[in-house]
Amino acid sequence: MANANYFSSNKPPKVLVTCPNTPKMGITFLKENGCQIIMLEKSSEEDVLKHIAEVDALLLAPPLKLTKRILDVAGGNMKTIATLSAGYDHIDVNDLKRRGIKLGNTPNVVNAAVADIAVLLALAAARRLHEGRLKIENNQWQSDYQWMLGQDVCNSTIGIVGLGGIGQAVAKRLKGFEVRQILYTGHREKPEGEDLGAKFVSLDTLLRDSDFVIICVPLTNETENMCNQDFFSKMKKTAVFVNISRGKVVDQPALIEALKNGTIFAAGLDVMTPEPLPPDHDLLKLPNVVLMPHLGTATVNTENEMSLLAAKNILKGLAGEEMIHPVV
Ligand SMILES: O=C(O)[C@H](O)CO
Repeated sequence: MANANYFSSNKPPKVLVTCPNTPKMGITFLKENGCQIIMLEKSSEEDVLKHIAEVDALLLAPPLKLTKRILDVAGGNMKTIATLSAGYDHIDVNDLKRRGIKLGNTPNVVNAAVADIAVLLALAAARRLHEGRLKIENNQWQSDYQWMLGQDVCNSTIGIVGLGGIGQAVAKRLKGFEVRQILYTGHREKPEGEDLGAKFVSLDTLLRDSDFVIICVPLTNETENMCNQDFFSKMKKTAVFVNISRGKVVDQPALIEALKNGTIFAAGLDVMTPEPLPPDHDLLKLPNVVLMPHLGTATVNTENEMSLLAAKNILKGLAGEEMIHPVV
């Protein structure tokens, strides 16, 4: 992609990498392209502050937040940031705009892995995976034809909230499970929806008609707490709720209440509030919730691809070119 002469100055640009476990693929690519890497031993704001003044670019891995303090201490050369994530709710994008700093993210390469987790959670919650395991552990196994009945995916209506790259990948996968129809909602109807045979509807219609409600929207001011008591009250009692987006999209106490009192059937969550979730949290006491510790992108290939894309964004930014996936 580039070589040591790629940059206008002769000095190798310094890139601060916040996560010591950033996959090697991206780091090697940066080195091969003439960058000097400063790798933190611990991913913390304090450690970033020790180095940020001397670097030209930042490879930032959430959950570490890009704070105002970090940006205030950053030197005048630090105009390029790549986040090792598709989501960028840990970054104040408007502040970056004001400061003239470029930001790139890693969408698309995450779609398949995150969509796999959405399907996994949908099936697991519908078929009471966690509850079944608890029954075995507690010696409560009953051989009875009316025992532990779940919900079918086959012939069901799937409701996807947010038909972006991940939402589309979820739809593609669930079509293979012979669902009856796929509904989606969002800001507008999308041509990709038509290609997938999915129908654009209002949020209320989606909640009313769906057997599975799958949240695939980014966390923004608009989506924060959008899944609240009113939202759950509009879902079917037999419906399964899945969230692979961000925990803050959900009013979590309202979800817990809806799961406890049978407003909805079950939930599958890869994301929650807070993360990490304390081991004594109420969510962990509910048999009808399947939880995963934010593992949506956690496959070897996906993390490698993310690191490579983040590295490419950094090289483009340092060269004064448009990033491959620019946010600002
Ligand atoms: O946004 C993403 O890419 C994942 O959720 C990891 O933060």
